[in-house]
Formats: sequence, C-alpha cells, structure tokens
Amino acid sequence: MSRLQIHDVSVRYPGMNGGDTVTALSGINFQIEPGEFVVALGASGCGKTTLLNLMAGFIQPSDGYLTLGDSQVFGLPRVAVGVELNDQITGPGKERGVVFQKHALLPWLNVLENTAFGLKLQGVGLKERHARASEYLKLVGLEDFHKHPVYQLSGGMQQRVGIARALTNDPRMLLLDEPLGALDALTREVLQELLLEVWQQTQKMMFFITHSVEEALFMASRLIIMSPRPGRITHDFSLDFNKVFLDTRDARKVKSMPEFIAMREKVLGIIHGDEAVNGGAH
Ligand SMILES: Nc1ncnc2c1ncn2[C@@H]1O[C@H](COP(=O)(O)OP(=O)(O)OP(=O)(O)O)[C@@H](O)[C@H]1O
Repeated sequence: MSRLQIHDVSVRYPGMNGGDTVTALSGINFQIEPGEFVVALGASGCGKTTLLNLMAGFIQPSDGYLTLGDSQVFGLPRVAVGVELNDQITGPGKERGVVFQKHALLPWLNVLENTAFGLKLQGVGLKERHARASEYLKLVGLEDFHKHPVYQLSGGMQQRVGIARALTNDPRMLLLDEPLGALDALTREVLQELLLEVWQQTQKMMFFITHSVEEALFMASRLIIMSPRPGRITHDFSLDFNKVFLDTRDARKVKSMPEFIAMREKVLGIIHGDEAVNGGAH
C-alpha cells in the first residue's frame, strides 16, 4: 500500500518587494498512511496550504523531498534514502485529487460533463468517462442531477460536483483545502457527513484543511496542529470521533460527547496560545 511521506521538508518563499525570505515550512517529517483521514489545523499563515500544495505537486520544496509508496518521489530526490526511487513525479498527478474551497466548474457544461471533464482531457472515451462520472455522482448524492447546468446548483451541490470530479480519477488520496469554508452552517454539516461516508466507502487517504476546531475533531482520524514562523507540526493526535459518527450516524450526539468537548477546549487552548505568541489573526 502507498503511504505519502514527507522527508525533512522546508519551503522558503522569496520576500515580497525585496523583503525578508518567508520560511513557510521548516523541517517537516510526516506521513499519511493508507486509509487515514488527516486534518490540519492552525493559526493563519502556519503553512497549511503550503503543505497541501507540496503534496499536490503544485510547488517544490526548498529542502527535502516527498515519496508516494516505495517508488515514487517528488521534490528533490536524494540517492541514499534506502529505497529504490525509480519513478519521479514532476508535478500534479492523477493519483492525488484536489478539492478547493472555490470549485472551478465550467458554467457551459452540465453536472455530468463537469464531473467527467478531467477524464475527457486525458482522452478517456465518452461512454467510459460518463460511466465513471455517474458512479461518483451517485456517491455524492447527485444521481438525479446529471443534466442540470452547474450555475443552477446551490453552493453545497456545486461542492459535491467538485468532490465527484476529484474522485473520477480514482486517486490514492484527496487533498482538500478548506472545501467547506464557503458554505452555510447547515450545508457544511451535511457535507462533513458526506465526506466521511465517501472516506468510509473509498478508503482514500485524505488530507483536509480547516479553520474550524469542531469540524477538525469530527472529521479526523489524525489531527495535526501547526504553528507559524516557521511553519511546523507541533501536535499530532489520533482521534476516533469520526468512527463513532459512522457507527451511530448521529453527529449531534458525537459533537456533544464530553470527550469531544474536552478535546475541543484542549485544541482551542493550543491554537489560541500560538496566536497570542505570534500575534496571528484567526
Ligand atoms: N507565494 C508566496 N510568496 C510569498 N509568501 C508566501 C507565498 N505563499 C504563502 N506565503 C507565506 O507563507 C506563509 C504560510 O502560508 P500558507 O498560505 O501556507 O499558510 P496557511 O496556514 O494556509 O494560511 P491560511 O490559514 O491563512 O490560509 C505565510 O506567511 C504566507 O504569507
């Protein structure tokens, strides 16, 4: 099975207008195991999006490298790593699907065509791409909306299309950058539950960024908390509130469990402590 591993990675951005270099990430060693739902939480500017962009292959590390499974490497491959790295990934790839907060859907295409669009670009034939798109539209509850223009859909339904579209490649992992951040509170809760069901059914590795502590605790099988200047992973918790939800299908009950509330207070204390030290906005 293919874990994604980050080996001693740092990312430095050139300063704006000749200013000081920004160390967005420093000395990150971290891995995501098959089947894990990893959520990243932390004050603004702690490097969450930079970490996701590295995993997606959108940016390269300044130091270190990443591996997927035993043989695929991205970033800066080194020779003496103890594994045979024979397959270099040079950028984004279909084994890593990405879902953004703002879904870049094409308004002149309907729901089915939007979902199948990436497959079309790869040259997958019409019948197969529509079959694969239909499969994932069903998974996200849009089986009756194939022909709908996307601009007629609510924000939550458009985000479902974004999730289905990312799944059509059957990626090994989904990278989700605040995917629910623009939705109203009720729709957000519905999609939290939907994403957990997608995770349970597909067993994809998930890397999910949020600013909501409650959402993080509800979704994560592993919660990492990051701290800024330079961006580091300071805490790494194993959680199972998501499994309690999948067993009971009662989100309100999970979110009112004493253990859930105690963990929420603990995590809020960690993050607010960082903000007080670093003066970060949240
Ligand atoms: N392209 C860039 N050029 C220069 N600095 C950048 C660039 N992208 C990010 N940064 C800086 O790197 C640091 C980490 O940014 P990043 O967006 O990864 O953090 P984040 O935790 O995702 O923040 P937020 O929660 O606000 O989205 C910040 O100080 C940011 O200003």
